[in-house]
Amino acid sequence: MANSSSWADLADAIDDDLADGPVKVDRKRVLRIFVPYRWWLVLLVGLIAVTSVVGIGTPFVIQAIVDDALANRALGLLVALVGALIGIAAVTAAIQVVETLIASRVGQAVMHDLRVRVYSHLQKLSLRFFTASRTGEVQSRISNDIGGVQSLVTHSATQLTSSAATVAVSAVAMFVLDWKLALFSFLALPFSIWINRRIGNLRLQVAMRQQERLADMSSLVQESLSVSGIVLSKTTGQSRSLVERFTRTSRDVARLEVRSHTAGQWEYSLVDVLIAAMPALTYLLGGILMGTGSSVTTGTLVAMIALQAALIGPLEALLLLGVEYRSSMALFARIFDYLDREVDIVEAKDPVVVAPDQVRGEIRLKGVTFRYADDLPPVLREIDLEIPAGSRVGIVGATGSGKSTLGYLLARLYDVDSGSVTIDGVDIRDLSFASLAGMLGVVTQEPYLLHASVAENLRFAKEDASDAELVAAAKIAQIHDMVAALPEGYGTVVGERGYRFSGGEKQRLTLARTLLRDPPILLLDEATSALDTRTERAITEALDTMRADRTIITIAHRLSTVRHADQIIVFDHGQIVEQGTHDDLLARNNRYAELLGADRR
Ligand SMILES: Nc1ncnc2c1ncn2[C@@H]1O[C@H](COP(=O)(O)OP(=O)(O)OP(=O)(O)O)[C@@H](O)[C@H]1O
Repeated sequence: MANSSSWADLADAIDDDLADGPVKVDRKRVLRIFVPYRWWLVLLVGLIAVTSVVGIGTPFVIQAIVDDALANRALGLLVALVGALIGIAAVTAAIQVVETLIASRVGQAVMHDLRVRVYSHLQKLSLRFFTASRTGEVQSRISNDIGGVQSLVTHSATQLTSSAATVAVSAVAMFVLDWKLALFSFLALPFSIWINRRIGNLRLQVAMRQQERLADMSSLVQESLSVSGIVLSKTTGQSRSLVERFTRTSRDVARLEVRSHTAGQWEYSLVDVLIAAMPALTYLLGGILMGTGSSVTTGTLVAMIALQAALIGPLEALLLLGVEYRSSMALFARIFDYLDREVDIVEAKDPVVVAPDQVRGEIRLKGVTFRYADDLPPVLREIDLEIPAGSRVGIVGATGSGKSTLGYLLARLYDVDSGSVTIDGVDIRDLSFASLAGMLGVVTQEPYLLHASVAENLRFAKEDASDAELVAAAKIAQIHDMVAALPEGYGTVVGERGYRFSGGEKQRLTLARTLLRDPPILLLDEATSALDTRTERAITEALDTMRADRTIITIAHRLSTVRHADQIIVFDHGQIVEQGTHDDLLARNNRYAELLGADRR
């Protein structure tokens, strides 16, 4: 059971939110999303107008039934009028089927556009965005937020038009029937609108908080119920505290859910009472008017009450729509927030295109300085480095000295703050994305495999790779025998994030994936750290026989991995402190020798 103090906390939090005022969304921008479908929308509005106008005939037919057919006992006229009533209902229903079809098609198309826009925009963002956001949060925005505006698009937009049209047409009809009774009928309207605005603001804020907490919940589930998450929580004995954290978040979600449904419920009830009292008061007023000799007939009264009844639905819908619209705007605000994230790594306007087979593989860094954020110290400082084409380079150094960061810069996952990185003399910022991806193969520290078969995982790098190519790449990565021995061979599905395979097996699979593209430059960032030295050596030899002119940069902690490199670069605190061959560096008896000593101990 929720305790009462936490309910009070929640109410305070919502009040705090309210103090910030309503969320601002550029409405024109929301409208622009619908521009490609404008003609369908025009057709939809036209159809809705037709149904409203046709529908409004009903009260007049009723008036004629009461005043002319029934009062004069004219059976022929009665049959004709009843036929007209049924006809109106049938035509309206038929048009409504078409309306629903158009509305859902347009709605789904708009959602699809939004989903794809957000997804493709996020694909363009640099690592900076992803290191700063939680996976569950991104997922929640794409599925929950965009899903949340669905009702606005598919349902509310049609409701709005049809309700507005019905209200407008009914108003005209009521005034045509009798202006005094019509005026009275509309007395309750200003109240309702005012109350509606209040509830709308309140619910908007609740909707925002609700989405945030839902995102918290997805993140927590994602983080803690993944294979690695469950291993972490079990081995650290944190299961209980995670359950407590989840309980708190879930309770918040439940409260906000209740709050979003009940906020302003009293005001709504008042609107209900006003609406329920109207027909009774109309009879009373009608009776008084009839007594004073006005032109009001029984038929007028019956038609007026029928009109009022026809108005209740659309009016209530309009009131609710205001609320729904405001909640949807809150969701649009969150979607736009993602779409507005600046793309910090952009492709050059007129990029240099280089085919992989034209690449020699000479890399130069000139005065490269880089920091992860403006308020953080530089991670790499004034790096100058020359890597000749086709050479083998080892990068070593203490943990956190900036080795992986250098790899990120080569792959343009981040851009340098100052200085430049060139490949064969071309600044990588001038290369097309595809050229850079084609010339540089990267195997990162963390082997990442998709939940798919081994073959599909490998083909992620090269869709059209033949089976023979898969086998060749797997052989170099020393994983072919192992995969081939599995009952389903290359068809074996990799468990959640590759769990069925050991750490070393996953490393070799990711290496095979990169090798499939046969990149002229290969960057191995701790790519063989989980392998025994014999297997590692076998991979190095196979790599050499596969393509001798390939430039290979190997980042390693284990110094034996890079011992035979043409050049070993020693990093310390974001700077190169030493470079040379293993023998040179050993003879210098400095930083490298120290690391080697530590390695052996
Ligand atoms: N996204 C990030 N935001 C802020 N700082 C970061 C980020 N990524 C890395 N760093 C910091 O940059 C520094 C260099 O990190 P990097 O991963 O390049 O080191 P490394 O030499 O590869 O370390 P290791 O050998 O442990 O893999 C570290 O101090 C690290 O904390």
